[in-house]
Amino acid sequence: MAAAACTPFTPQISAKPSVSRSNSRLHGLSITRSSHESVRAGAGLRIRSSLVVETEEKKAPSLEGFGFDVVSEAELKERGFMGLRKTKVVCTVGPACCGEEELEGLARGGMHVARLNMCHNTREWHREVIGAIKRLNQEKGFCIGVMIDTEGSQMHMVGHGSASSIKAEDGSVWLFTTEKFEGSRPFTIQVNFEGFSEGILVGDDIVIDGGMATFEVIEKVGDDLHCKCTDPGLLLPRAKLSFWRDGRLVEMNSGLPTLSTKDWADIEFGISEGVDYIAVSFVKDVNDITNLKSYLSTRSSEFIKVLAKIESLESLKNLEPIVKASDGLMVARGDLGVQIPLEQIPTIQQKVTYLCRQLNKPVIVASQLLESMVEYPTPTRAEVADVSEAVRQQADALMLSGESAVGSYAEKALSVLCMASGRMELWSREENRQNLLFLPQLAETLPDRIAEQICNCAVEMANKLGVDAIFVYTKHGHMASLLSRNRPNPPIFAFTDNDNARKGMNLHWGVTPLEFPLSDVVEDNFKQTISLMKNRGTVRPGDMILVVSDSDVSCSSARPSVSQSIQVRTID
Ligand SMILES: Nc1ncnc2c1ncn2[C@@H]1O[C@H](COP(=O)(O)OP(=O)(O)O)[C@@H](O)[C@H]1O
Ligand SMILES: C=C(OP(=O)(O)O)C(=O)O
Ligand SMILES: [K+]
Ligand SMILES: [Mg+2]
Repeated sequence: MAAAACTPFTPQISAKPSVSRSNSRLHGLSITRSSHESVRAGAGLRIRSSLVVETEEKKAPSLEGFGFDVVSEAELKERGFMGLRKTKVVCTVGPACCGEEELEGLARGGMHVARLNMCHNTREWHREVIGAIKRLNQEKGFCIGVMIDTEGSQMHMVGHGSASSIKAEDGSVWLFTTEKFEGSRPFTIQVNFEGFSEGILVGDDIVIDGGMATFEVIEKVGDDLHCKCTDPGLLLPRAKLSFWRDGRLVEMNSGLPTLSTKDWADIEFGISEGVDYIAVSFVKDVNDITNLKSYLSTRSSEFIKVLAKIESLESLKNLEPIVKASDGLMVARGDLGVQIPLEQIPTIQQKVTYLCRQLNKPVIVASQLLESMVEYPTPTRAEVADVSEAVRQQADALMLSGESAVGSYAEKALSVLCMASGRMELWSREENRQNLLFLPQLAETLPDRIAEQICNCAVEMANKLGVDAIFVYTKHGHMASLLSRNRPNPPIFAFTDNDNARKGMNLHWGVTPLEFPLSDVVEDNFKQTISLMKNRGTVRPGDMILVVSDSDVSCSSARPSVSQSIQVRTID
């Protein structure tokens, strides 16, 4: 559907909905003219080019159970297939946007996933926010995924005696200690874990929040450190610390587990609240992910997606196994910038983003994308360039942190993300700038290899034929992710009857997940979805759709064959 040629569409279907969910075969649909060409090409691949004319439907299919989220539907009607945004958006919910009205504003503005950072606020507050988001989904037709982000264990200040930031002046001498004290003691900083100074030598540097201020260790007294400020700056109440020696990070074995007792309690809370994603902070190695995934299985919650946050040197060292074990990644640039020199972040971001795409895992680029918008209603030019670069790298998703959680311009920041990403996506397509990333074969078994090749070929066909959209019928979202991995020009509409799979596809680049009662018969699925979409004015005659399916038992019932197929259908 070309946006420019958008004329009001009058649905030909006027009767009342009448299709039961248990049998999604479309009753009363008469196809007055259709021509098919079938070609068998290789194991299980059936390419069928079809022209289907659908008129005089006697009964309209039920709209019940057909979930087109209101935002994608509105976007599609307004801007056409190619106007649908591909890059997903995660917004951190905090005090500035936790009211129902503000959350709805973000939902309408295009938030795909709401993130709750368990570092902050009370369980009751988190429960209320999750409740509000679920209500928006159920009552107002949104499809927002919910992510919790664990607190994790990290070396940081417990306090320095002031509720806000204080300035460390050049040459001032401070005591870093784990001794607990109430109130304020001048020039004394409490650190959160015992043994923080183990292995630290006189002459080492303490860098605060990745460079806000720097101290040099001048004396060690027991476990306490006396340090002189060598680079003055601001100390926030919970500022993060890192030790450096000869220009290199001193790796500390804090002995603290990746998931603390509190994190496990938060995970339990997430399971009971029905969250869709758990982002694990400060992942060290693959076991952190596999342990959590096994635990989720024992709790019958394996559908919750586990995301690994790449924000430490250790996670970078164990990157590939971590990516393979996770359901997705976050390039958590905030803490990463505490552990590695800032100038290395752009290359690490690109490396992680490309690796995730190769291994077919969605990746979120996070932190400080529009940091100045926490305070100002307009971004800096550099921030817009940073957002655009992440979009050019075709990351699956971008994330707002403080901009939405505590900023005064949450909706505006979201609209800047959407506009900047839409612009870069369009430019990349027009200029054919999508870099052709080598995509290694992932699948091992024959059926999986077939699915993978079907998706690779489908996207090549879709691009070369210039189809308007790709439809995929998918139980668990796997085929949709394989299509997305190829970053097609047209949007991917992924129909599924599984709500967890639908929410799980929220982070995949270019995928619009829709709820739909799947039939085993591809033809029925296609006819019914087309009919439903026509009914809502979201597809129109002349649209060319590439249809991918991984189940088709439409052959003789005596010899049912399950196969994957690609078809190209033109709507008349
Ligand atoms: N649920 C919350 N309640 C209060 N403040 C929050 C909440 N979530 C986020 N914030 C605030 O927004 C800022 C940015 O959020 P985020 O990036 O998630 O956290 P952090 O800065 O701790 O890594 C936080 O520093 C904190 O001030
Ligand atoms: C996203 C990040 O994690 P958090 O906000 O939880 O510190 C980050 O460090 O960039
Ligand atoms: K966190
Ligand atoms: Mg972090």
